[in-house]
Amino acid sequence: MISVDEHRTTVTALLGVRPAVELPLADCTGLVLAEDVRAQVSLPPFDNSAMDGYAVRSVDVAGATESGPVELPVSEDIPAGRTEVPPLLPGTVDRIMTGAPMPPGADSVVMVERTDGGAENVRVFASSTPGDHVRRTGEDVVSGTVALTAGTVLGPAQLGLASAVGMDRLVVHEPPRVLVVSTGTELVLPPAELRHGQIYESNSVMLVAALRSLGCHVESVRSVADDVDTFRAAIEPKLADTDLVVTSGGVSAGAYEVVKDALTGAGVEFSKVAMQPGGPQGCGRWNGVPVVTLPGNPVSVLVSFEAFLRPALLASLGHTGVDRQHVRANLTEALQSPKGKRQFRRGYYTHSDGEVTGVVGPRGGPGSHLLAAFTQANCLIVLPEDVTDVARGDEVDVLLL
Ligand SMILES: Nc1nc2c(c(=O)[nH]1)N[C@H]1C(S)=C(S)[C@@H](COP(=O)(O)OP(=O)(O)OC[C@H]3O[C@@H](n4cnc5c(N)ncnc54)[C@H](O)[C@@H]3O)O[C@H]1N2
Ligand code: MOO
Repeated sequence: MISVDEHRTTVTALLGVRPAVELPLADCTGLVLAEDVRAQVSLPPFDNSAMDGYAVRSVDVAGATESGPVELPVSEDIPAGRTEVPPLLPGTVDRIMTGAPMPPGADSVVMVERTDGGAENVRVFASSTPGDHVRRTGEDVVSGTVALTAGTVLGPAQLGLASAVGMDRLVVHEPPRVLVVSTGTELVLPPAELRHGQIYESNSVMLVAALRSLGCHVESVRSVADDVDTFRAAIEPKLADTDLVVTSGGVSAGAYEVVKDALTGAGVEFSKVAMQPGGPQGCGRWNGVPVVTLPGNPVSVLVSFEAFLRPALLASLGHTGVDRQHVRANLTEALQSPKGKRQFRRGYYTHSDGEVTGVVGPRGGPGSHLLAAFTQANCLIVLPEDVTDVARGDEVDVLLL
């Protein structure tokens, strides 16, 4: 029997770190930068107005008030996007829009609301101080500096900034092409009718969703019969275009363990991991391609994903934070756990403002077929290997999903 941590280390090493690849921005969502991004322009690239109004020399509107406005001629109209802007003539103003370049010589902007909005002459009801409503060149980012560092996770703000500083492609850790394979002669795809003894396939659906949420490219083979030749024939031709194979089912102690039978001696090792659910696990290389074999029970699949695949894939994609958030919580009811195994129970965690420790209640029993209960959970309750009984009110470790 190997420990959860040992197997996690083995799977993480197997997956390694994905190579760097240049991708269009639109394909980078959720991926991690493999190189620093240097700004090709400053942000803002030029001094510009933060308001719709009038670009002025503050000395020209000194003392202007509601009751004592200053009236000035309007020299230029400067909408956003105007590229040639002449210097502001002394004793005049320019009408200017938000984002438009400041005319040389103007030192501030008076909002249109503080004027009568005139197009040829304008009455200004407020004075200004130099810098009012002006956004300075490089206030956000200076051209040539590092705008985003290697290791940054590319969410909406990061991708927006990359485009704003002139990038259309980024160097990221390449997402793997993952082949998900569900094995089991009993598996049928909806909406086909079930016969007694058959079940609808669900593991590949969960794995595809979980893998895609990390940014992986995923294909699935949803129902491979428990026959070694059928399994090999279905998967082997796809290996050349695959970076990782994830299987479910066929790895325990029965007479028809197709994954175990096909891959034992072919580079994949099968072991028992000291956990519940998710005990029977395997990993290795098949024709050079990393393979992770998960047990068939649906809850075991998702728990195994959380315990092994998620952290290993996040690390391979360049993420530094690979762990779910851990919190402590008091149990709402007593639980039992098998001696020597780390138990992952599905739970629902709540937390009130100002409290350090939250409250957690189990959802469903320990059975690894209880998928409906998982849908009501927002966390996994983790009971360590040396714990067999926890009482109501005891503090436990919780992984927030
Ligand atoms: N004698 C023993 N029997 C079992 C052991 C053991 O140690 N000794 N371990 C049990 C544990 S724990 C688990 S977990 C399972 C794992 O078995 P397999 O990986 O071989 O999985 P299967 O037998 O193929 O399937 C288990 C269960 O899950 C259902 N299943 C499988 N694939 C899917 C799918 N794609 N979608 C929905 N449901 C699926 C399958 O019908 C079975 O009910 O072994 C225990 N037995
Ligand atoms: O290890 Mo099995 O995954 O408990 O059901």
